[in-house]
Amino acid sequence: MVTDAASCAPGGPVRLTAYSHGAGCACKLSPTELGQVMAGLTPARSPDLIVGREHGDDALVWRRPDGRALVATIDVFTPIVDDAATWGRIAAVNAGSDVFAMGGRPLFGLAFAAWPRERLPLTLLTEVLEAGQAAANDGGWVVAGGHTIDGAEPLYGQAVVGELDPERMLRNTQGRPGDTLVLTKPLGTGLVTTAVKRRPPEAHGPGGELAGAYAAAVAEMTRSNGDAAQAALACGTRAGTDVTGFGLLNHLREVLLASGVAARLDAAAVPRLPGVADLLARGEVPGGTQRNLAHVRDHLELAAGVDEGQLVVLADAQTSGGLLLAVPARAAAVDLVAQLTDGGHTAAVIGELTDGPSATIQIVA
Ligand SMILES: Nc1ncnc2c1ncn2[C@@H]1O[C@H](COP(=O)(O)OP(=O)(O)OP(=O)(O)O)[C@@H](O)[C@H]1O
Ligand SMILES: [Mg+2]
Repeated sequence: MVTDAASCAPGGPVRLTAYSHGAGCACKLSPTELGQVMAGLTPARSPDLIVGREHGDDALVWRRPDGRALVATIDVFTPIVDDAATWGRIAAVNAGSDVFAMGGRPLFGLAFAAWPRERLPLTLLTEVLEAGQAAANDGGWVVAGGHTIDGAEPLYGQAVVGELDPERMLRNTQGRPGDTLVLTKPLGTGLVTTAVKRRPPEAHGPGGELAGAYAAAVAEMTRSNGDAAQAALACGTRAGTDVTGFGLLNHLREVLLASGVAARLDAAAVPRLPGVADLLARGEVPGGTQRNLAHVRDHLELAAGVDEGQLVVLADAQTSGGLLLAVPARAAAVDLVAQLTDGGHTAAVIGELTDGPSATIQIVA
């Protein structure tokens, strides 16, 4: 086994993020590129396919003869943090998130990994896989197989299969004017993890300038969306998605396009991770976040007072982000936020769906 001198502090631990070109969900193709690729793909058809990829939903849903349905998704990404076990946990929580974002319960998963075997110790890969299995167990599913290849960059993730009641799903198509928008995690993981990656390790170690922001980001990225999804279903929610690499604005826009509605967002109400304001002040914006904002900018209507920094946060590429939910009754949304807050989530009412020009997002300061 050999490790890259360039990627290690002298005598220090391996920095996994030094082996990846783009971190976490920010390594996705941009929304523009994915749209081009998908436009050229023949749609899949089957009488049992209840949800396919036509509305960019989080997972496919497959009808079973007993009236229940299977839900299946895959998520694989590059290291978002340097620590192997933390990365494994984040990637597994993120892989299960799309099942929760459809209102499902994960049953089992298959792990996929790529590993630069000449450059990184295999023991680290075992750590990643073990942490991913443990996170899956905590989330209620088992990982009992997978596939591993030699690759130029480390990659890890899971395909996860779950089940749901097709009458009680969270779909992109079910948003209605008047629904209240709830977000269940703070934004800023892209800004924080990119800053951590660019600085020496001491910056996010004990007492470092990014220590608080990093700890908060890891706590959010390793937080399951399972509770929030169950609570949302229980209060009558039928529309939602998870906020990942395309940022809140683009994931919201997928819901708007699929539902044929518009939205009003209260930028000041959107929760942020600690440390984000400092990074914005220094202009430290990840490339993926800039691409996300460029993709959606033409569809924004900005009220007086909305500044560029707020837009950057709203477009920031999230890894293992929270749920964006469209809750039919305002009072139910307020109760949902209170319930989630009591359970340790940082959730907030952030706006509403409207009958404005289709798929337009009006942003107020
Ligand atoms: N290679 C592919 N082949 C077929 N469909 C794809 C492929 N890549 C993406 N898609 C589909 O495009 C849509 C958007 O995918 P995307 O990965 O952005 O969202 P997602 O599945 O919600 O994942 P995440 O929440 O982790 O970002 C989904 O419906 C997905 O199934
Ligand atoms: Mg998703």
